[in-house]
Amino acid sequence: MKLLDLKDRLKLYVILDRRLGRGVPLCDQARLAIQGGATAIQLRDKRMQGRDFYRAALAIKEICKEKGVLFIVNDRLDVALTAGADGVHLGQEDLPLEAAEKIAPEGFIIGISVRTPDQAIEAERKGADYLGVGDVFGTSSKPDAKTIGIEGLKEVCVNTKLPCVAIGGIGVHNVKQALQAGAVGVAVISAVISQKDIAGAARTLRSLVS
Ligand SMILES: Cc1ncc(COP(=O)(O)OP(=O)(O)O)c(N)n1
Ligand SMILES: Cc1nc(C(=O)O)sc1CCOP(=O)(O)O
Ligand SMILES: [Mg+2]
Repeated sequence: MKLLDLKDRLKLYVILDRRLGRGVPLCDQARLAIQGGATAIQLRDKRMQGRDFYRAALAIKEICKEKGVLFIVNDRLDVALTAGADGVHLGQEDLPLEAAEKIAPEGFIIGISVRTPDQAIEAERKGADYLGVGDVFGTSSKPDAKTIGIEGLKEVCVNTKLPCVAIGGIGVHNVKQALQAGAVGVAVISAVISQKDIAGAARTLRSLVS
């Protein structure tokens, strides 16, 4: 995928979450987020058994494919590849990028989490396609996330040519700040998935990032 296309597809990146989703099934979370204008969906679940995670990935892939929305699987390259996802998202403690690249086919997207310019430079050198940069504003959705602030986001963005997606505590009140700091888009859980009206929340955020 060309960098320009990818940038557009990372504008509103919604991460599904069973725990924060107020009982709404993952597939419905995906459908509603897409209805509201999500440009990318990530399947992220730390507790699901591999088989269930794979089945969920297959189902969500179909929903995303039908609507032309990017579908990324968190952590699990095996599941991303076998379910036919567009890509995988890997953190600093996950499978190393160079290992993922050994088996990733041409065009398969690899996103890497970074919190410092050095990590961004390394990920770019090793061939990452985009960066997830955070925790920007402080989040309660991921207890071990370390906040870098808006200055931390800016520092990463100016030190890489890769598209940066801001993550962590992002909502309607600060999305513009994240874009002004250099992010091409925002990744959110609670600002969309925890809301009573998932589609409406996504629509509002999308109007702010477009
Ligand atoms: C878009 C995006 N950015 C960052 C992350 C965080 O990834 P990671 O650091 O591996 O942490 P977990 O999500 O696996 O807990 C992400 N998932 N997506
Ligand atoms: C999954 C994740 N990763 C983060 C990081 O900083 O790497 S913050 C985060 C959770 C983002 O959820 P919310 O939009 O509810 O703050
Ligand atoms: Mg991870």
